[in-house]
Amino acid sequence: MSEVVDHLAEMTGFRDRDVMDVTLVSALRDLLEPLSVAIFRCVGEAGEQRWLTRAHLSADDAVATADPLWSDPELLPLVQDYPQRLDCMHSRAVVQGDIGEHCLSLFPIATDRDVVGVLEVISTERMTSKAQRLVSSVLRIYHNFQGLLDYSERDTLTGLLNRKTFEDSFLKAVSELPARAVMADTDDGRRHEGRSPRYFLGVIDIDHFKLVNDRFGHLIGDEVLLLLSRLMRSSFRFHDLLYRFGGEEFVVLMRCEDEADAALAFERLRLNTEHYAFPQIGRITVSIGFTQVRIEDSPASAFERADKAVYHAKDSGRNQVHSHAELVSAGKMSEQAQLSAMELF
Ligand SMILES: Nc1nc2c(ncn2[C@@H]2O[C@H](COP(=O)(O)OP(=O)(O)OP(=O)(O)O)[C@@H](O)[C@H]2O)c(=O)[nH]1
Repeated sequence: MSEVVDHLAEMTGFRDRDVMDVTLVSALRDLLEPLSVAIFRCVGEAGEQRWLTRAHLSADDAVATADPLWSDPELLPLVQDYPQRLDCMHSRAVVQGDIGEHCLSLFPIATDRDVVGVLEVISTERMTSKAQRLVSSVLRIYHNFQGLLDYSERDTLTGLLNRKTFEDSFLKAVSELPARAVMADTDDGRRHEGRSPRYFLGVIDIDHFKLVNDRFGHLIGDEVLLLLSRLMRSSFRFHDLLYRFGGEEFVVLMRCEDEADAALAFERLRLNTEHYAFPQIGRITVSIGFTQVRIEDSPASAFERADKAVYHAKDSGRNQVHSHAELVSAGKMSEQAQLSAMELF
């Protein structure tokens, strides 16, 4: 009993989802001594959904493994390749099965909104009902704690991340940037910039939102914010970080290959918004500005560049996407001096 309590104390002692998932699988490995225990999350768009491994621990592993947060979705297994996991998610119930001569037990992992993944335990013998109850109880505590994290990290209206969490993720992204571009040789002997992570920060602002509130009222205005957040979820990749900064201003922190890829993603959101029929209101558009995150950036300096590009979009007729770098190279905008974090955040 005290062993269980110790594990629960450890699991809830962190305010970091990655660490919580690792401590959950470690706790269950110690308590149940299975062959392996893992958490899989279902990610991506309907029809293209995949399994992301959040934490996996085998009997002999010293440390848990996980897919990187920025995994390329196409390299992850398709959900239909693991039908028992899908059964567990759809039925929202424990599923028992076999894998070769081993026994499989799957438990649904839910948030307040949805079932988002499964906990998988592989063992030599079928799990007893006592062990099942133990796992279900630990998962309930895990679920409640995730709910508390959501409450402090997410915007209550849209469920997107809130502004408070932006700085941490931004600094984490900057810390992954190489000090200078990595150069690699190509087959034809030329030198080119090697594959290193690049992050882009986009600011999205609804056009004439004040008019929506004035004509239709704040409740309808709020519904527009909620629907736009859904369009954002379906327009970007599962691992892009989506924020509501308050009011009708949204921010995206995305990792992708180059500026052209980032521009395509933002353009996709602009088009999806333009073509969406918002109930009662009809058409709404957004203005978007974005910039590549630099190693010397503070959250405020990168935000300011993207925001200036939004202003340019607004001044040029709205319903447009602009890259700050392109505006500078076209002579339409000057590089700004770096701001201190105090000035904007
Ligand atoms: N419904 C709703 N409205 C909000 C919320 N937060 C801010 N607003 C409204 O958003 C509007 C923002 O208006 P402005 O900043 O003038 O911009 P705009 O009308 O979108 O015009 P442009 O940005 O220039 O295209 C104001 O009317 C705010 O009251 C919210 O949480 N819910």
